[in-house]
Amino acid sequence: MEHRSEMQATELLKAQSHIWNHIFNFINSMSLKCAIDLNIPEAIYNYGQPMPLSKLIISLQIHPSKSSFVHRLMKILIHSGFFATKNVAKANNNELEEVGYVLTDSSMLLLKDNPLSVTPFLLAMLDPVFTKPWHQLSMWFRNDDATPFQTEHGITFFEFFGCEPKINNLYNDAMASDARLVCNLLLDDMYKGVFEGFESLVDVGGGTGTLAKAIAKSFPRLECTVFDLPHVVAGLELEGTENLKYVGGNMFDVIPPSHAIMLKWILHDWTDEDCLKILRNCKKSIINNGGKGGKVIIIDMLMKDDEKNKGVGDDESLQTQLFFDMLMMVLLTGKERNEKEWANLIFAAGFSDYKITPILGPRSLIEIYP
Ligand SMILES: C[S@@+](CC[C@H](N)C(=O)[O-])C[C@H]1O[C@@H](n2cnc3c(N)ncnc32)[C@H](O)[C@@H]1O
Ligand SMILES: O=c1cc(-c2ccc(O)cc2)oc2c(O)c(O)ccc12
Repeated sequence: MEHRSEMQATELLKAQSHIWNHIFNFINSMSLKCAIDLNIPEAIYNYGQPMPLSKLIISLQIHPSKSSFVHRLMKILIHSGFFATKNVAKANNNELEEVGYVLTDSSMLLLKDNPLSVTPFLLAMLDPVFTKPWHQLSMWFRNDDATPFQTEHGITFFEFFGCEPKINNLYNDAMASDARLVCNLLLDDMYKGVFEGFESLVDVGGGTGTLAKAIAKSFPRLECTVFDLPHVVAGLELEGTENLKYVGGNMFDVIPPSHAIMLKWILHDWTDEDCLKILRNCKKSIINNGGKGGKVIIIDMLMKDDEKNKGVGDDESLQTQLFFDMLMMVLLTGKERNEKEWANLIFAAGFSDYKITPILGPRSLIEIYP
């Protein structure tokens, strides 16, 4: 092992800075949470033009003794890409300019009224219910609990939601916002073909039905079913329409028969053994589409291959995938899979072929055929 004598001063300082950066990574999340709690994105959005610091302080109702600290918070949030500054002409004197804050694409996606808002996820993930299991990670490596979440809370992730309606609603709202974003891209003319030629579709683990509702609206002749745990769909029956219904049940028992089956953000929650049970149940439930054969439509991450990952530590999308892989390990029993792992699962479950279309950022559309 190399010690100080062999390490160049520059390498030593670089290593120290690298460690500091990782120790303090949580400051990025917590500063962002503070901005959300204070409603900074809304204040800047509602101002309608670059917002000077003085106006931001008034709008946020900051205590006078804390006014001078707001720009420190804004400095780190500008550095992490959530806000930017722009010069603005002063109202009374066009000659002079002052600086005002503006939103970026990322903070637009944090506005609470944006139907695609990621804020519910941020609030859920930084709630102690979700952060405490991370403190159990090393303990979990040495015990026989299924997940650090269980080490902390004593029950599984989905059982927890059944007992905690408030967290259940926060989580379902967060999932619905992601489903809205995915609908936006998937129901574009370019990809609509994915749903064409079928009489029925069941969205397994479809949550409160955001995706199925949008598909049912775009394809009025397609019979759509949202299938999820009974406590998730309880009371939603009334939201059904002529071609949309809600069914409560357990995908490990039986899945309602259908020509097409949707699995969005389901399989990454589960072990290979559980995924095989789900996929085999899908295969049993697929109605032979008048000889044309049905299909399962999976929306999930496709991990970049380990070999290709070498030396690309600064690739943000790879880091996002690695974060999700850890999230699945800490909260659930699942993982993110590369193409080889997907292919192994698909063929082991008895499907004959698959097609991957990488259209959703770090996630892909994976169509699999019986
Ligand atoms: C990660 S969420 C995905 C929700 C939705 N598909 C989406 O992407 O917005 C997983 C969903 O699976 C549901 N789920 C978990 N266990 C299930 C089971 N045994 N049977 C049916 N649904 C289940 C959860 O209630 C939750 O709605
Ligand atoms: O518990 C989660 C959280 C997420 C999540 C968090 C933050 C985001 O910006 C997006 C998503 O996603 C999950 C998920 O996909 C899943 O299958 C189970 C749990 C969670």
